[in-house]
Amino acid sequence: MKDGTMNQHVGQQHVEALAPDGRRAAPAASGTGPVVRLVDVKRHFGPTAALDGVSLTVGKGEIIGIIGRSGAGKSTLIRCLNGLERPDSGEVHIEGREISRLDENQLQPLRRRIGMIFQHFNLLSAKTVEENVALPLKIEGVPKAERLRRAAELLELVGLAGKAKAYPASLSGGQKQRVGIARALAARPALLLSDEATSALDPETTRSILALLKDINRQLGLTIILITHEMEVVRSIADRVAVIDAGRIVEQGEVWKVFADPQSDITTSLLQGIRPQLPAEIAQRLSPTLGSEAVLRVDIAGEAALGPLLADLAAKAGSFRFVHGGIERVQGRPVGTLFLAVPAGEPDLSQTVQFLTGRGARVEVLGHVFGND
Ligand SMILES: Nc1ncnc2c1ncn2[C@@H]1O[C@H](COP(=O)(O)OP(=O)(O)OP(=O)(O)O)[C@@H](O)[C@H]1O
Repeated sequence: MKDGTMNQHVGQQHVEALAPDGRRAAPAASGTGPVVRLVDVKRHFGPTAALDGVSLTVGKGEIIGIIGRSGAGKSTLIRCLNGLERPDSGEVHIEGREISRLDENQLQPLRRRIGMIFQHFNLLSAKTVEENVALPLKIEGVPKAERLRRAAELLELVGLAGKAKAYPASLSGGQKQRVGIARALAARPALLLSDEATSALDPETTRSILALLKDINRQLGLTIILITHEMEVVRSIADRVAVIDAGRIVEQGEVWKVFADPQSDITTSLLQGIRPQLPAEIAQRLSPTLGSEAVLRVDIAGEAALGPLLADLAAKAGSFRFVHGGIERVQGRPVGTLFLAVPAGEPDLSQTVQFLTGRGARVEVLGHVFGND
């Protein structure tokens, strides 16, 4: 994204285009309610409950990450959202309209309200970049000049203005995904579904694609559902996260809160790769009771993480060693995990735990070790 001016320009055109013209966009049944509302959605395949009572609401302009392991039910959820799968029971509302019992003809205009991007981009290799982007408009019957004008506008939005006549094979993975994003936006959807859209990309390209999605979300007020198995994706751009496991949403909430205080084992395990962990060489030497030092895990977030916590601890509660960890920002909020070693004897240990708890931290005594480290 080059600058805000260009995006504002596109944003204004978006608003104009959404003015009811009776042809281009399917009118929303409700302009003010949630974009997506799932109520107790169930979908079984034989004995497998792919979705086992999923309820979820996504507000306009929100970015929600839906995260889960392989087989958790993410694809089935996406397919229920775009009408490719019918739930056995429950309701799927898109912009206030219940879609789960609609026939194909009724679904067509509603599907235009949903753009999709995919892990492997799904571009047509025999068509140029601009033809790929304009394809949804061609299907809608939009005249050629108009769809090419729209494609040019979108390619500028995604930073690929010079690639209109190129073929997908000549593009990098990140560029292909930019084309995928431009194509997904062509019909001016209310909702963008991202199905593992960065899973095939390297970390740097992933960051640039996520930044683009966030920018588009801000500029166009677009609602985005990110299906992913990577917490890093959720951390980067989501406002809210829903963790799905065995067809159920086991936890959901603001991203920083879930990072700071995960409630389910599956969330804790999904966070393991990106939250500080006790170094393995110390973890291996931990004893439940024996050792000269107690090793503490200290989780702290929000207001509690601001201020000179460790300096105050040293001044008020006694000696300790900082073993590992740190404080990072998630959605602009401080979220930290610190591992400290304190003298195992009393009253040092109790005083330390008491002091940290009093400052709003969650403290767990992980075990004991001998000697330094
Ligand atoms: N058409 C189908 N027939 C039989 N079983 C299915 C079908 N679709 C999904 N399932 C099963 O439902 C469960 C959820 O599958 P789903 O594809 O929704 O998971 P997922 O979270 O998207 O997994 P992945 O990340 O591997 O794509 C799995 O146990 C899967 O085997």
